Amino acid sequence: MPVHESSPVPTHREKRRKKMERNDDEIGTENRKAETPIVEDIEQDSSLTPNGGSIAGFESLHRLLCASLSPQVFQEVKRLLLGLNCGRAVEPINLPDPAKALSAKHDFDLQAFCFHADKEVLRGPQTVRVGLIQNSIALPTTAPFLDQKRAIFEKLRPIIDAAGAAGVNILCLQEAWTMPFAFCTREKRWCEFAEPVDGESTQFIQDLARKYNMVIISSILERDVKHGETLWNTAVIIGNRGNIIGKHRKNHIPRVGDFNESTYYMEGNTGHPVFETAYGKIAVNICYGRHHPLNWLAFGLNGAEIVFNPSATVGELSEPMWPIEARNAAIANSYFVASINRVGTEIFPNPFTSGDGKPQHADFGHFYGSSHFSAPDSSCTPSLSRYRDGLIISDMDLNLCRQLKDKWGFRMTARYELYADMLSRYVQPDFEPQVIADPLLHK
Ligand SMILES: NC(=O)NCCC(=O)O
Repeated sequence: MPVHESSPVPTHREKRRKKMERNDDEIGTENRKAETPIVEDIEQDSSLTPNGGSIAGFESLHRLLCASLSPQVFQEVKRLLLGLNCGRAVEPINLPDPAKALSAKHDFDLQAFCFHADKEVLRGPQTVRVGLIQNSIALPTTAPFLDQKRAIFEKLRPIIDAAGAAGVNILCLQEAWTMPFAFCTREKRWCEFAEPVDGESTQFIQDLARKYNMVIISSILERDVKHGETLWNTAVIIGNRGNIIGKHRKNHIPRVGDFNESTYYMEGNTGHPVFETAYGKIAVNICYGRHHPLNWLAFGLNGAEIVFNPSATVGELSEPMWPIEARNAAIANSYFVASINRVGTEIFPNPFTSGDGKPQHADFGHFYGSSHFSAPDSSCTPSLSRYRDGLIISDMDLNLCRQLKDKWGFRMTARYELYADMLSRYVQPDFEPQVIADPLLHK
């Protein structure tokens, strides 16, 4: 949305624009486009419909608030919405020019931040640079499958190059990044996108991991050839030397809305592995697993310092939950959470229904991006765009995890033996809920 020419007397719109420019460094983006429209104008501009994926014409809630509030009010809102890290707002950081140039050339959102930890006497900082990529598909879902997949590879390459140029140590891609999220359709032909753990996509990523000395988490539709060619929703963990460290299979498969994934693959059988990498102990909680606090807990009990949540989810279903669940998991488990969601609306050749009485339709709805980081001290970064491809980067001092354990003592004050007892009783067929009824209730 172009910003219109100015007149000698500043209009309300120009005042707003000036305020946005003043606040620009708050946004922490290196590539803000001259797009941002003014809230009051939106009702008059029918091109700014929610279908474009914007929030009242803005790329993210953060940008909307930054442009709409006075700087003082915005500071206060930000303090409450994003929290404080070591007593200060989470800071944007500058990135090397080659990374910025790639974002400008290939038109993806690029933002970068830093989480600090307190200085310790006996331990040096353990700072790692982490990156998350969100993207839309590259070709229509009607294109030949191989073309679709290869076009996504080529779309991602410059974004991964930007992560490499920015010195990212650990990078995570979105859930099932090699394909459209076609599981809504229930059509089995999409199974053709499945690949073995050491297949074509992994090889593509291995080269880049080696090139940039980067750990990369690659979430794919897996075909397990040795076990009867079964399918899984799997994150492959590729080490910074290009080696395959291991894999994790999605534990919880959604049965909600159009998320008909249970037609394609079963609940994972890999437990809650933590991967000890050159840059820290990491785990992957794939998409719908984020609704299960015990799933988050298990990764924490195994010692994760960063848990990645590669996702594919749509606004109508889950957007209000998105920032809350991630942040809560980071707080409750004293680790960092890295949340990634794809962007765009994917339209499929054949309409489908999902047994909910709604008319047949050919798309899932809008995947709302909004990838971001949450820290164990309850601070979090602003989110990437709601509708553009993007790379969000954050430095994080992993010492913060133990510092928060020491401060809040959640690990010590948890009553694991009580929970274990409760759960072991709950899974028995003859389980009786512990309910003490008021004897006067029915008198
Ligand atoms: N991919 C996936 O598990 N989506 C489920 C929807 C949600 O959890 O928001």
